[in-house]
Amino acid sequence: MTVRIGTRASKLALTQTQQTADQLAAVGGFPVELVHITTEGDVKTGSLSQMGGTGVFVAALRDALLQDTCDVAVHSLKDLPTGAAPGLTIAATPKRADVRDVLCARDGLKLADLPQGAKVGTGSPRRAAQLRAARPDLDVQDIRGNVDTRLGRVPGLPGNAAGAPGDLDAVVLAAAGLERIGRLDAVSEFFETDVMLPAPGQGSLAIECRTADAPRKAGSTEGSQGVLAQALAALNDEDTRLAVTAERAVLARLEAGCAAPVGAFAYRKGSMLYLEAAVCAVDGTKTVREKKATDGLTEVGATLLGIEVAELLLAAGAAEIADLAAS
Ligand SMILES: NCc1[nH]cc(CCC(=O)O)c1CC(=O)O
Repeated sequence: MTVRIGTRASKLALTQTQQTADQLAAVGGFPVELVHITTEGDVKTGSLSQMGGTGVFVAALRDALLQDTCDVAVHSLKDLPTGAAPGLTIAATPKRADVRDVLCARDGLKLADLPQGAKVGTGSPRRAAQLRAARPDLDVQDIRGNVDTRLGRVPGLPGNAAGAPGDLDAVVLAAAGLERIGRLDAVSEFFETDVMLPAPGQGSLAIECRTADAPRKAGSTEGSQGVLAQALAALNDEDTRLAVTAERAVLARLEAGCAAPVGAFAYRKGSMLYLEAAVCAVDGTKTVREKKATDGLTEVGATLLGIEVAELLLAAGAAEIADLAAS
């Protein structure tokens, strides 16, 4: 049996899928092959928000799983909508990479050093809002494209094509993506989470498969105990699963679209799971932020923590300062 692993063709998707494929093959002792799937998000070039958001990257991979064109799909968890996908299961969340957002600025500049009115590119309302909150003078520009394309907009970054012109002073990206494609040398500043709260699930992968092939849970008759299920279970990191479950429960309870300016970050420390989340006005003038912890270190406990923090945000006026439904 060869396990077929679906992937988008972008460098980031290929890299993270190949790494996951290698790990699955090593743990499971079965052969794997990559199957290239083209998604609407790869073909169209308009604004992401006009296309129905990042969910467009996900739908084609999910169709391929349901149609048995592939057996496993590797997603960036932050690109997965929170709604259920009937027939499919997130079988593993491997240990998470760096959750932080980073600034990649010309001449190694930090956020505080950028000149008045500097042009900073991001396609994310969450990043735009937090940039403006920190530096109201910035000219935040809506950009998209793959990671290399975005870095190419900033002149002189390490790793850019020689002499590439570039029209922006900086771009903001996720550390995890840059690390995966080997471009961390373009970073001029790592944002701590008190300056920029990451997207729910940022830095984490979601390995999805048909529910029938997923590791069987205790007391359930669904799922499998076969070699693929066992290998998927071995790749899972439970602390990551708890953290991203809490973060995504915030989004779900807020009924937030994928373009809503919502940040969330959870982590386990000892016997506690901590969660901090924020909703920002896109113009940067207002932010509501809440933090809570639980000792309920289960998926139910993590979900309840996310719901509780979301309700605190709503009580503090989250729905009045931001368009939560933005997609
Ligand atoms: N939306 C695109 C996307 N999806 C996942 C990552 C990076 C890896 C991650 O955050 O897990 C990126 C690029 C970016 O935001 O810089």
